[in-house]
Amino acid sequence: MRARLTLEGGDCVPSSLDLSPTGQPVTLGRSRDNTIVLRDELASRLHAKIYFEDGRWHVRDFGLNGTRVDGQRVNGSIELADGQRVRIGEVVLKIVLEPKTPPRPVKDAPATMPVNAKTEGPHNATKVHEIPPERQAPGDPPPEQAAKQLRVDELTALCKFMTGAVEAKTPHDLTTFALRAILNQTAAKLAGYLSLDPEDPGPKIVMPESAAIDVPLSRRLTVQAQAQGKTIWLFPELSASHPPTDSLSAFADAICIPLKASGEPFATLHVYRSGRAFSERDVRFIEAVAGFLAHGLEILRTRRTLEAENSRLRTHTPAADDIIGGSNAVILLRQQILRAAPQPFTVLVQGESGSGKELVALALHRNSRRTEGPLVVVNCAAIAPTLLEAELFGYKKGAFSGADRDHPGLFQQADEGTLFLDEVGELSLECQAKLLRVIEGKAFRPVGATGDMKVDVRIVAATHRDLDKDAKSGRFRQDLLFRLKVIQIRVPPLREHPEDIPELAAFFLAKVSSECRRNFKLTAAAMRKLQAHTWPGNVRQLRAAIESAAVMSESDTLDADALPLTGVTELQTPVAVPAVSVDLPPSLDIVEIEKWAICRAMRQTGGNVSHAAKLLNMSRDTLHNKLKKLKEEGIDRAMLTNTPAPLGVPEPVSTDA
Ligand SMILES: Nc1ncnc2c1ncn2[C@@H]1O[C@H](COP(=O)(O)OP(=O)(O)OP(=O)(O)O)[C@@H](O)[C@H]1O
Repeated sequence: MRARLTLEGGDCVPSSLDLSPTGQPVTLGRSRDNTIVLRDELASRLHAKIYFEDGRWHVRDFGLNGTRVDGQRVNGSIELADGQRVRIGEVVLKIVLEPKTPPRPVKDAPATMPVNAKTEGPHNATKVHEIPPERQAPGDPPPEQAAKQLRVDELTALCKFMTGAVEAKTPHDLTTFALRAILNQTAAKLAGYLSLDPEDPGPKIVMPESAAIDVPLSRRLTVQAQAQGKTIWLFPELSASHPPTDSLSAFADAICIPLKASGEPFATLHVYRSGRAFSERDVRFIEAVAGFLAHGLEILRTRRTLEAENSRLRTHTPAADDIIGGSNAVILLRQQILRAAPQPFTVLVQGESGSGKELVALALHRNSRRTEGPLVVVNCAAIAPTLLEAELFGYKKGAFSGADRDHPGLFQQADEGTLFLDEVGELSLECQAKLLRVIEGKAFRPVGATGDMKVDVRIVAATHRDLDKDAKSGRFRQDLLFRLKVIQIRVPPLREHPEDIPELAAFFLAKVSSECRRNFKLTAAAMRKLQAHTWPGNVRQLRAAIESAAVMSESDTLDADALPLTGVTELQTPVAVPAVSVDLPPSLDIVEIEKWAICRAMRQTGGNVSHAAKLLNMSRDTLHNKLKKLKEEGIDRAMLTNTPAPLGVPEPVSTDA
């Protein structure tokens, strides 16, 4: 004997349920695990059970606050008769035995699971009510098929929606496009989007727009869909279960779908219709649109975040104006950058370590026609020579052990933009040959690939080495050098423009002040000390000295002794030309100065590479590579740390070694 439970008072989900004698017992309670979830404070988590036994329906009470049938408290269990009302707290459910319009049995379709079981359709919907056969639209295929297949016109509409949806630029456009597609394809009267995120700029969108003011989207359905995380498909007997004030009372059927992509639902999609119930196909169509909408909205949001991040980074990429200094040397440098930037040619930036070569490369990109394209920076000295080729040109999955997927090389990543090859002088001869081919406009082949590829990349290279000298000694390819130095820019070392020290110091001081939320100042003595120093580490060393003094100082006023500069001959008055510091190596050959600095740092730190790298203001990898090269020249680590003056490396003059 079939039966039906219908809500008459209070709140529960679902609000009506068909019972089958062969189905599972129906449980009632506050917990979401129950077949009927009671929204009532007085209900226990599992409060009662309705079950079929000996040809009759019964109710068994488990609740603390009791269950009543037509006013009588249930002790243990009692049999239910037609028309009786089961009351738990404020919830009143009427039982009707053998309802007059029994649901039409549908074979195989999960939407017609034993009707008193928790129903989850193929689309994972909680179906509250079967669609009576007389509500099928004329011309619909039999329910068996209807439940399973979208028709050609629906699939066409879906494809049309998807094709158009990828063009949508904003979440609002995409949402209205989806709502319109639903209204056009189904017989829905109203479709709405309701955000669950309080910070969503478009919290509610209703189509047609004329209905937006008059029809609120059901809060009850929203809560239900959000809590259950799946489609709620309601065909309520509205007059019975909804007060006339309820927003759904004007409709015959309603669907509410939680929109979620990778996490919790962030919105719900409401679709209401009048006259008759939605068909199974309607629900499937709406679910397909909802799924696409949810993912589309997430993609648009991610894109927005990336665009904001990108524009933030662009604003932080320096232009020529961000190169500080009013000296003739820096004015000339800025002019050269502005002249070179728009040209399509390769630029070779030369200068000592820390003098600002990377800053120049960034400014070249920022002022070029490729500014909208990517800027990819690679430090050729920091990548092991064996890996460099794969890094630059990419590799295919399986090209070598550890290559578990295709990897686009830096050239590919920089397509239509700029590739900045820092420390280009450190490239192996083999890599130089490959680089030459790409610069000559020829194709390259990723490691392990069978085909060649071409990219449109402008190369800006930088080096602190004397590449002409290296080319003469055969260490660097002459033909590559010619290609690289179509435009040459020399970045002057700081000792050639000491008049910029006060401005640079003020700039770095302002930066560190804003980072530390303090207001640092330099005393006159401190400024004199800065101006008297010869800065072998150039602007980078100046910056590091100021930052280190600031963060280590308890006071906002930084005096000379706060500056971590040793062996400086302090002069009485600031000078235009710097004094020679006693800790300078005798030779001014930049390669020799670097060797001397490495030797000194290694000795000072007792051979600790990490500490030495910190002192030298370079990465550990860079120092390792440089140590390796020194070793190739016959200067090993022991010699560096123990010998006073290894192989032509000048002995530091100061006494702290
Ligand atoms: N004229 C300048 N104005 C402002 N900041 C500068 C200037 N020159 C250099 N700097 C700063 O000094 C630091 C070192 O600069 P950069 O990294 O460009 O030097 P580099 O010559 O590329 O060094 P390396 O050869 O070691 O890579 C950076 O923090 C940079 O912002």
